[in-house]
Amino acid sequence: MESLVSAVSPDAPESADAALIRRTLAEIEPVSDKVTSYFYAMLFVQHPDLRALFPAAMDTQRDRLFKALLTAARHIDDSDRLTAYLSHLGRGHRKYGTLPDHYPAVGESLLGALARYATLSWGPETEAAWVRAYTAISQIMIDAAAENEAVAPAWWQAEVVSHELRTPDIAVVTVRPDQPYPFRAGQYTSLETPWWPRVWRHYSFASAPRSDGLLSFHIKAVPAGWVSNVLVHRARPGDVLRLGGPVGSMTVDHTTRDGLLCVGGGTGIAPIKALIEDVATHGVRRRVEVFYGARSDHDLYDMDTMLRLESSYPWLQVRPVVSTGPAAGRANGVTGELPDAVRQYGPWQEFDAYLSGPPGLIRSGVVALVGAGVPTGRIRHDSVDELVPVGE
Ligand SMILES: NC(=O)C1=CN([C@@H]2O[C@H](COP(=O)(O)OP(=O)(O)OC[C@H]3O[C@@H](n4cnc5c(N)ncnc54)[C@H](O)[C@@H]3O)[C@@H](O)[C@H]2O)C=CC1
Repeated sequence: MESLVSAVSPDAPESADAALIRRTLAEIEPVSDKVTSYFYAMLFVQHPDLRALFPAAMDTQRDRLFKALLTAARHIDDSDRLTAYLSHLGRGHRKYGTLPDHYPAVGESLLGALARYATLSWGPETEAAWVRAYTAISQIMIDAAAENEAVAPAWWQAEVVSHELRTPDIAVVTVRPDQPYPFRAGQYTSLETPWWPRVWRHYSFASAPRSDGLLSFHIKAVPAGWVSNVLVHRARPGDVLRLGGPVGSMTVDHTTRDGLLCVGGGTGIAPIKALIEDVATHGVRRRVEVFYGARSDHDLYDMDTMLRLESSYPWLQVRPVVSTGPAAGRANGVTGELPDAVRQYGPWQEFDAYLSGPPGLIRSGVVALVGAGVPTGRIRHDSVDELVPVGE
């Protein structure tokens, strides 16, 4: 995972720069909205050419860049985790058209906004600490982008080749990328539609890599979700989307034969299906236990596929779990909440666990699995931070 949560060990001694940075962060925290607005206002007034790199309406992801910079600065002492996080961020910025020349402008606005609002802690020493931190942050991002440029395009164009409405608000969209798109089952990508330029959302691949090179996504139109609504209700074969590179570490460890416990809620079943296909192509028999959750039987939009996979593979067991009503009329269907059902069918100590679905499910799923004896190191899921806009 590329998240920086719990990056710093509480015992590590803090550097002088980190202490100064922490004071600034504490001071701006209560007024973070104002600092964010000031940062973007300064950036766009002084560098109007950079405005075109951001979406027309900034409200949904207005503070993502600024937040990422502050997050990185907060963890300036933890160089390994910081490098992993910032390299991911630097590579991810290629699809926005970010160039090395843009970084000084962002740094200037960051320092300007901090100086304006952190009046108590600001001074030459603090400023110097921030300059050093930002220089390190931007250099890691620039280097990672340059390295990635040698091996992958900044983005892929991908033509919609099929669009299947499974429920009134869930579609399975299949695209053909314009160049080979290497990825691993369980990963996700960012996707931009022609209707909302520069608005990118994350979606997991719904299949393992296929011989025809096509990629599928399960999209649910969520209220006020700009990208998800056009993908479900407007996109048609022939439309061309843009994709960023593949990311995520929710992939199968093929060095073991341990079983896989897969928990997928709603459209979170998409990467789980990819993981099952991955295990199948590897040809090693491993137990795969899937809990597929939805609010009601009607919402189990991919149950037919799951049943088909289950009847093809003797090592696979799929249990539908619905919050209300009977579960797909099946003997092993469960009515209740997904984390409770998983707990009920344990123990799971010998399994690698995979969680995919709404952020609330990931959080309660981790608690349930740890409670059921699964070591945290064996639980994989995508970064909850990145999931927030996934459904939009
Ligand atoms: N890689 C990943 O983790 C992926 C995540 N997603 C995310 O999955 C979500 C799918 O949305 P919907 O289909 O509308 O799901 P949903 O809201 O219908 O919920 C699906 C299942 O999760 C359970 N659930 C929801 N919130 C929960 C909570 N707080 N605690 C415990 N269980 C909870 C529900 O009871 C249901 O069984 C979206 O937020 C999307 O971003 C989608 C694809 C991949």
